[in-house]
Amino acid sequence: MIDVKNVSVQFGGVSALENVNFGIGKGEVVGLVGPNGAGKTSLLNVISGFYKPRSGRVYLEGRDITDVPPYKRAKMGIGRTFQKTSETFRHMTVLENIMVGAIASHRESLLDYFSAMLWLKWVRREVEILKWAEEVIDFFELYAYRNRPVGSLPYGLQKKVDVARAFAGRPKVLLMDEPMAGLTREEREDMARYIIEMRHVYGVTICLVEHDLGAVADLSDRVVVMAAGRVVAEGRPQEVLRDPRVLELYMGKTRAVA
Ligand SMILES: Nc1ncnc2c1ncn2[C@@H]1O[C@H](COP(=O)(O)OP(=O)(O)OP(=O)(O)O)[C@@H](O)[C@H]1O
Repeated sequence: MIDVKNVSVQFGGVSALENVNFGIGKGEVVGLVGPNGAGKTSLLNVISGFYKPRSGRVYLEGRDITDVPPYKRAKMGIGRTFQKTSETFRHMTVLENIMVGAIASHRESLLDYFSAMLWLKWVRREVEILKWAEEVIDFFELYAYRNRPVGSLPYGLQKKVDVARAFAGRPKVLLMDEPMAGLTREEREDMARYIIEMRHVYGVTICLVEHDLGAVADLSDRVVVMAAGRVVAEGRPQEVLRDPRVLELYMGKTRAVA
């Protein structure tokens, strides 16, 4: 689904990514872990198009997308959730946020959507988008909050709306940047269930950046470990996350994941 070949990204003197090779197979859940500043978010930004690599190429289903802008990559099927909930439209309602996500997946641009010549076509599309948005709201159990502005909701629900907005774009591959950070135990369990269902019910390929190693071990088929802008280990979760070198590296943890 995704191939990153020999990618390097630099900010001034800082090397965020150094000759990184990384791939996500169709239908896989890949856990991407590593200490703070390892380059995980930068790698997601290179895949979604927010960062342009200094060198190297990015491929989606074999097609070179290195020079494709982020909004086109979103339409091509690359979805993205964010570490900070401020990326959602806080003044807009839950339903409106999810509709924005749903509209983004349509082949037409937002401008075309509003200026469509054929009224009937416009109405049909509107109904289709609304129906899908309601299905997404049901899936994420957000019905009770659908007309509330996102900014007025507790943090855990804002995180959920961010994931729902990205999922509404019908991504082939969803890049999730710390979806469980700051959530309560119950909210984390819910998020884990959504990840499993997005994959098994809707067939979404997932890249999961997460500091919760237990969740990564439970949810991922394969784990990739980064440190200082490089991929340093890769393999099945139970093997990689028990490797003492990885535990030492990853936030200085010395205890293996149960
Ligand atoms: N836009 C930017 N401008 C300057 N430096 C950046 C930028 N984005 C990333 N970096 C630097 O690149 C390095 C990798 O950062 P990145 O956010 O990708 O790491 P991370 O593994 O996602 O860390 P965390 O777990 O803390 O989110 C860091 O040194 C960071 O300061």
